[in-house]
Amino acid sequence: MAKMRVGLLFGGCSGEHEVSIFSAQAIARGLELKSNAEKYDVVPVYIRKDGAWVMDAYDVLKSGSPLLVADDQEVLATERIPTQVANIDIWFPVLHGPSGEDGTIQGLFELMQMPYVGCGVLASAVGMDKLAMKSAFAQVGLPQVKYMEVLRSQVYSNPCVFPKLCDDIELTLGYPCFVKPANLGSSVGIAKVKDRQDLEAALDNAASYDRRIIVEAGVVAREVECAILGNDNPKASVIGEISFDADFYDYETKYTSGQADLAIPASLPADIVTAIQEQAMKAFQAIDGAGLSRVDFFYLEDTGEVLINEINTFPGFTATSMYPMLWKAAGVEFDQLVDRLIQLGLERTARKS
Ligand SMILES: Nc1ncnc2c1ncn2[C@@H]1O[C@H](COP(=O)(O)OP(=O)(O)OP(=O)(O)O)[C@@H](O)[C@H]1O
Ligand SMILES: C[C@@H](N)C(=O)O
Ligand SMILES: [Mg+2]
Ligand SMILES: [Mg+2]
Repeated sequence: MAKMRVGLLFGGCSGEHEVSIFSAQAIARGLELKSNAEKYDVVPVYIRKDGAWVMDAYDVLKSGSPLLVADDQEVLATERIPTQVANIDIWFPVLHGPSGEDGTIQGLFELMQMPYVGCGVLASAVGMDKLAMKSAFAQVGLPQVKYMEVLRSQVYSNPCVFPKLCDDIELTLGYPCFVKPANLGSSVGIAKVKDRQDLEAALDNAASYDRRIIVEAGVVAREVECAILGNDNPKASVIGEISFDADFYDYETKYTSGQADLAIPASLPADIVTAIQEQAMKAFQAIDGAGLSRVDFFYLEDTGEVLINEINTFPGFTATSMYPMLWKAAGVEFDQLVDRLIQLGLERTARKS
């Protein structure tokens, strides 16, 4: 049987470019493991930070280093993408953050009528935007922290309006609070804010990443995560817990080996495990998820409350990432996981037609 050509799309224009390269390296290895080697041919397609597509990007995949300038590889203009990539059987968009995990690339695949792995346009768009995501979660009754929406125009507004905005945040949420660009991941652009000076700087910084900003009340809680796999009948994994010495689970703590401890399965009461798994499935279905997602929670041990933090429709697959580890603990080896994701992508496409 002819091998299936898997277009491994990675890199991208978001602040999670480097993370995407590491995720793609792991997935490429997984597609060459055991029986996957007889089933799949990996075709690496790299999106540079400036948005240019680089075909057959074996060098970037091997080195793990971003490519900043055009080299002698073929660089495609956006309008030529559909004709140049016609020989791909299924796309595996290993992209994190805007222009990859937010429905834009999924929309391109839909227009091209090409099968792809993971969530569709709607789930990706809603899952990426923390404000839209939280509205969807509220709609299905998922408990979450108190938050406020801020627009860049309010941050860059006249000197009378901005102090009023900060007053409102202080009154409504208090300190500490978390200021986040609404559309990003890997903690890029996020700040834990403890006073007015921090708040002003954090809003300014978040506004440099996104037009939409979310400010959340800070909670002191255990951080737990649940992986979801499947289409219309998804399954929830065991629960993992992250602990660290840093002030919060920031970029460096996430991706520097040894900075965070991951406990899988987390030591939790059985009813809490069930509650988290149920909430994770509910969150996945609330956004019309497909294929995969990782859902992040806060567990407030003193009160027994579980608060949903967010859903990630294309979670990290790096060496320190929880998603593949959670499935391994549930008995799904890495090669089986990437194979299953491809099969789910094909299944979803077949069902639509
Ligand atoms: N409201 C909050 N209270 C306490 N801690 C928070 C809060 N919001 C975020 N954090 C801390 O910031 C981290 C990053 O937040 P969040 O998960 O929303 O960001 P992200 O960039 O989408 O991350 P990723 O996609 O990599 O999981 C959390 O894991 C947690 O440590
Ligand atoms: C990649 C990163 N946004 C994650 O959720 O793992
Ligand atoms: Mg996220
Ligand atoms: Mg998170």
